[in-house]
Amino acid sequence: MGSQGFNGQKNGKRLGITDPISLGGPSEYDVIKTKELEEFLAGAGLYETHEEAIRREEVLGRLDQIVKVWVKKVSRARGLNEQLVQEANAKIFTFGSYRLGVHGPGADIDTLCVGPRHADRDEDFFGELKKMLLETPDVTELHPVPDAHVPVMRFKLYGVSIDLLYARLSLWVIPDDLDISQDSILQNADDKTVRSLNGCRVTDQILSLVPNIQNFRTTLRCMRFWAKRRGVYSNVAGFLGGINWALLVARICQLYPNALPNMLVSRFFRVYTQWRWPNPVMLCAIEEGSLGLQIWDPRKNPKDKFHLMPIITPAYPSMNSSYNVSASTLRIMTEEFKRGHNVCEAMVLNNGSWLELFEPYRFFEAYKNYLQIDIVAECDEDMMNWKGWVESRIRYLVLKIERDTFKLLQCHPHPGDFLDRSNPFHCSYFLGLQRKEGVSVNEAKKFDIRLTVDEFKGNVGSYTSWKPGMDINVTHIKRKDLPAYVFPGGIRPTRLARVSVEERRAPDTSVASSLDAGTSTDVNVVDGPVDDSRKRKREEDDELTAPKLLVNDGLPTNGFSVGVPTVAPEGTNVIAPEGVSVNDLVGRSGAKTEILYQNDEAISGQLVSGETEKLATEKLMSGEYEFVQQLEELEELDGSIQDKNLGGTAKENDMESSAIKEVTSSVPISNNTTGACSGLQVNGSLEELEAFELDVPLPMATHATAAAQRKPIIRFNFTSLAKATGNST
Ligand SMILES: Nc1ncnc2c1ncn2[C@@H]1O[C@H](COP(=O)(O)OP(=O)(O)OP(=O)(O)O)[C@@H](O)[C@H]1O
Ligand SMILES: [Mg+2]
Repeated sequence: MGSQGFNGQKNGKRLGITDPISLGGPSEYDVIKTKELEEFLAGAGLYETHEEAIRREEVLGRLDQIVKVWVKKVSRARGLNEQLVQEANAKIFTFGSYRLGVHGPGADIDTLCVGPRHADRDEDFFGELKKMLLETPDVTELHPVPDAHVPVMRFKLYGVSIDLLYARLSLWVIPDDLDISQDSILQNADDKTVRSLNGCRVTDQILSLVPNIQNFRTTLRCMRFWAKRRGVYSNVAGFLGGINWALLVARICQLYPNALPNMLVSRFFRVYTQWRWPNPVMLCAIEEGSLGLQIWDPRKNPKDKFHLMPIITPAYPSMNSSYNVSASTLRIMTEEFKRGHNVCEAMVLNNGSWLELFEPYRFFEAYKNYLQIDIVAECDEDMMNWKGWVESRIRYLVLKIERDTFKLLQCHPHPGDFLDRSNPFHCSYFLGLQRKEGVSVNEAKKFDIRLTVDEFKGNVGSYTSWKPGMDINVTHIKRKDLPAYVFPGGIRPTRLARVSVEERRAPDTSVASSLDAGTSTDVNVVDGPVDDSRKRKREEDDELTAPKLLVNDGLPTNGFSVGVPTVAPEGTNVIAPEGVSVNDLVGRSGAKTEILYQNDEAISGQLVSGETEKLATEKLMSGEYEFVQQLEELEELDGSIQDKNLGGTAKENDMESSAIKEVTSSVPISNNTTGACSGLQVNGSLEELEAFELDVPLPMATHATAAAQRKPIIRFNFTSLAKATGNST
């Protein structure tokens, strides 16, 4: 094996919560491929020029001057004596991609202004500083967002985009060499300050927890570029954003401390293809801290149980940075990890290339059916606000559609919007729709998501800053009817159904391969007849869920031993007949089960595997949870995948494989936890999830209330757009 340059420790401390998977150094192949990768990234225009880098430094220097003048002005206005005014200080820190050193040309700079106790957020930062920025001629496009979870002032300084946060410390004087990595900095800080400090503290921690910063940077640049090309870079759409990709890459760097970027990229795909979510990815143990701030802990905090792909920030108070990920976006990302893994494996056999790895995902060729969400407003400012709000709600539409179709209809949100070239105040978001593998066309034809869409529009319509002219429309369209403005240059390609390289490579697993030939999924989202008869609905429900495992209609209600196998085959759907509880059925079958509830009553379940999952069943039976979801176990890579990059012996390869298995399977949560995350995810309802995010307090009897309020799963009612958005009143 190559050099053993790094033993997994930095300053005598072990990096990471486990030992590295491999201490192996680079082979000649890795050196060549890494050089090739660096050239590829440079060729793709990912690095800024020297002049641009200098300009950014000048911009930051100017910003620092501005806040220093500001803090003196504020101190004087507060009546501080002249000596204190002269000593008054504020300081600019950077974080995000700029601080990590992975930003591209034109990227924004995430900055934090740290000020003293007498410079407050509302009056001084969003008041006086805003006024000063408005009066600075080099500042343009100033857009303060004081009410955000993390309040921010957005603007351009000399044309460079700046996000400026504010942290008000309890100090009278901010020293120029202030160290914000100490936890004591959080003492007596308000919540917004704690959240605002978090970005900087996290970025600094990441840099201190990776074994080799240069290799980390190149690998992260590569993964960020890859994620953007494959359409999985977007926090708001439910994929991953800058911080998440940074944490995922940093963990791989810890696991392979002596590897070069080529190998780190290949191991990134290998490890995350096998990762058993919702085991969390963490760079260090979660510290309980002494300040009593809430930290991520799904055993204690109900809302943390919703997280499907936890990626935990390393600075106190540790949080999950990827709470937006849903079952659908996790599925899509997992498919993409598999595709990446396949391309990297093929590259070793000289059968693939970097170009192929970064091939853009062809979203508008991948599906036959789409949902188009049109947004209109009357001016730029309204458009920006309205669009931002709707965009942040789209992931709920995805969750609701999957809920209301028993997850038989799958949704793929496209990150970002498309501007209608003919109307600057009209843009569209798109969701790709496909029926789940194995669902027949006839079953799919039953999908009726009119009320799901209606519910979504109703929620979007609750926007507190709604203004006349802000409107939304949701339509189901076929691929051939996509508007021309979604295509590059606004020109519709002549032949859409081109099969791309990766589809040929992995026809069965790629998301893109789900193009179905000749058949279509009819999704009804337009006005239709109203029929809420319970009986008819039950029949409809039954028809769209398949294959059925059952149980004669005439079965006695007191037992299920007749006709129900002890362990049902994987993927079997279970539907209880009238008067019969699926709980009983599941209890009997002793299987991991996904259950859908309707008006407090279990109506359908899907057996995920034949094993008994005691906890899930217990929780379910005790009625503590009304929606239990068990992630399907991620497919394990079979033994045929060998560690070719290391050029190691079969024994070494086996050792790496089993080390990966160990690392991906069970993650201890905190220092003083002997147990581990079980891999079992017990979720709450969608209503609760939305309430949590909107910070709406839930009533005590949350579970029962949420279930009771839930409307039937397939509904036939349809209210008009005007009503949903509040226009009609
Ligand atoms: N969901 C989150 N959880 C925790 N911290 C976050 C989250 N989103 C953003 N941050 C903090 O804000 C910083 C800046 O976020 P931003 O979305 O600008 O990402 P970035 O890494 O700068 O990438 P980009 O180049 O896309 O701007 C992150 O590095 C992180 O510290
Ligand atoms: Mg940024």
